Amino acid sequence: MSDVKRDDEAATIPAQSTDGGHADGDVLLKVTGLQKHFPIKKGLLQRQVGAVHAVDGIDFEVRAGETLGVVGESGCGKSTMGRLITRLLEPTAGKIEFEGKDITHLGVAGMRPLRRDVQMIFQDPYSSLNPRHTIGTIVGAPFKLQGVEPEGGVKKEVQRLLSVVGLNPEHYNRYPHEFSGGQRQRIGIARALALNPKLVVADEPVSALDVSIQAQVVNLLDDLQQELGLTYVIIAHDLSVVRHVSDRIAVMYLGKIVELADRDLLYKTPMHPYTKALMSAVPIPDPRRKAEKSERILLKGDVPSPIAPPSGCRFHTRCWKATEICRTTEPPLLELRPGQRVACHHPENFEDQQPQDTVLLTAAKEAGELVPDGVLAESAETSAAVAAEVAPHKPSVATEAAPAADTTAEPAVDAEPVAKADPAAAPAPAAEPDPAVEAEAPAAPEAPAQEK
Ligand SMILES: Nc1ncnc2c1ncn2[C@@H]1O[C@H](COP(=O)(O)OP(=O)(O)OP(=O)(O)O)[C@@H](O)[C@H]1O
Repeated sequence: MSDVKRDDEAATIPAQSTDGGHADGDVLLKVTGLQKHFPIKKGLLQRQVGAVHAVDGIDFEVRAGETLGVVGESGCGKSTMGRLITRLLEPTAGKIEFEGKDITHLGVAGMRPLRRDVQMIFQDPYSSLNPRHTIGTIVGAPFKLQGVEPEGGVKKEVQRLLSVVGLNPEHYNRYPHEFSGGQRQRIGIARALALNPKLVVADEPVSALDVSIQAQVVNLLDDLQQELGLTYVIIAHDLSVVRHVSDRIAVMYLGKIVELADRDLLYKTPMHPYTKALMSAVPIPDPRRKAEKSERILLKGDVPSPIAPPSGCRFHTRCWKATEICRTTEPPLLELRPGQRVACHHPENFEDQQPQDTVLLTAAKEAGELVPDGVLAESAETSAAVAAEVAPHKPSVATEAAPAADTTAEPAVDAEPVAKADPAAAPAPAAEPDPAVEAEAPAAPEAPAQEK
């Protein structure tokens, strides 16, 4: 259905390329091992003394017709990722494929046709519109830049676009300052739609807007997607903005994707502790349901510096489940459940991936103090339940895991055995202990010696 509409649109803009039509679900964009390191230079000779690891090896796909939400705290590399996939920035490493074509290092000329197909909507509708240009000039600029003459002329097409985004076409000659924030963002959207793009990357499209206006703009994006068959990557710093419009959500932390899952799976059973923490911060608007999930997980400290990211799992310095392996070994992004990929040794709502590694790091113990008891108990319970469910199918884990902990575990630099008994931990099967369960159980005698 969306393709039919796209063809109609192409008829309006004859110079629009008509090749490369997509069925919903086809992979439109594929990103592999994408990296962007910004060099840090010092001194007269401007020698490179380090690098900001803004995006540090990410893999994902965007399918035609879907909305991929990208969330994470400020500074985790979301905007850099958005600018890389729209090729506004040159990647340090990795590969970007659009419609199966490698566009990673295309030059200006090579990118020209792609500029029509991939558009970006920016965060700040105040600074992204030139105050000296009329709305007509701003929205019509892409036609000029691409040398496209729409059927009926630029003015007519711009007026059509203004009405598509809910603005009065008669305001063609007005200037940006005559519009409110929400209206300016609509102007930015009209400009992005001018060349009938296939992929729209929206970087925090509503975060500069009044809360009452945010929903209107999000709904507009949603409606336009239905009508025009657009594919979106929507970047936001919290889950509430992307919740209703995304089909899948990627959660980023310090330049990495830590979880990538279908929206419903992510909300029902988040697997990465960071996702769980982000979700606990999303307000629940229904007062009748408020009691259900009022336990907010506070994260310990700030996001570490992307100049020297922590070793192993980057979240280990703030995670209440972190054990020695989290400090030393980076967990790969694995599809643990169909439609849900996670990079975690000790995932929530799933069988522990490293059950032999049970000694919590000191940092984890401190982080655990900020996590409500109810959340810890729930975490122990669900992980134990999943472990019990899968245990009969995986007997080898039980027999191999236990000795491994005894013989191979080096005394952790900052590891300490944990105590504090909790009834929720009791039913956990010994074969596959969850670190959270262990955290609440008396310390195992084989636990490595604690280093002070
Ligand atoms: N041009 C640049 N030069 C050097 N460092 C940069 C540059 N652009 C971004 N960074 C750094 O890269 C890291 C990621 O920045 P980015 O803007 O992509 O994060 P973000 O998740 O979008 O955050 P925000 O929501 O605050 O925009 C940050 O530490 C930032 O300071």
